[in-house]
Amino acid sequence: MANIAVVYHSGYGHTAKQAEAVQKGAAGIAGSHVDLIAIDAEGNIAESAWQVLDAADAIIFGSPTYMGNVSWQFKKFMDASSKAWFVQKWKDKISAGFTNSASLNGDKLATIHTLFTLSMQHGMIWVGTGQMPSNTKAAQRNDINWLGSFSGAMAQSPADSTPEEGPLPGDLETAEQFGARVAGVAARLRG
Ligand SMILES: Cc1cc2nc3c(=O)[nH]c(=O)nc-3n(C[C@H](O)[C@H](O)[C@H](O)COP(=O)(O)O)c2cc1C
Repeated sequence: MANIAVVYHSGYGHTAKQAEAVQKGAAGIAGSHVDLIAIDAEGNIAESAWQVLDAADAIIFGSPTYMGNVSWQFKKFMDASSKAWFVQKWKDKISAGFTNSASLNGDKLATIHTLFTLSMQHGMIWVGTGQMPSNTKAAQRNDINWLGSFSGAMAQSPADSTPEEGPLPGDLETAEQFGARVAGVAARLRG
């Protein structure tokens, strides 16, 4: 059985929907156990949640994109993870990342790069989306990977959308398939 942890911050509930979709996809892989860990408004997680992360085979990081990068709450979590870094507790775990923001681009890639760098600092093994982009003339907005990201899952929540309206349905489906991919890789590596 592969233990997957999805740890994320969401200021207003949109990225939480994406995180739930990632969890759903990962949980759909036979033998997966998935924990969803929300970083709170003060940038903290419970001590028991740190133990869940330490025990996980794969950690999937998620943050909204704020001012072209992770939220300050997620950065606080990153800095707090230095405790695990000192003893390389997360070394050789699978890692992956996702982000959600209002604009189509909105500098989401900078957020994914931050999540990737965090994962590299921990000596983890990064898994991208493995999803082909939907970018032909026939492409539809709710196609899988319409935002065209290979590095990590991306979603768009229009600026005036409630969490029920955004992220858009195709981006949630993209997140779900991404979660399944990461869990599948974790299961294969665990053997
Ligand atoms: C402080 C702040 C900064 C933001 N910066 C960006 C940005 O750089 N790019 C973007 O596309 N959207 C930006 N947004 C919009 C959010 O990414 C968007 O509303 C997102 O859905 C919020 O996710 P959440 O509900 O999980 O917090 C910003 C929102 C806030 C509050």
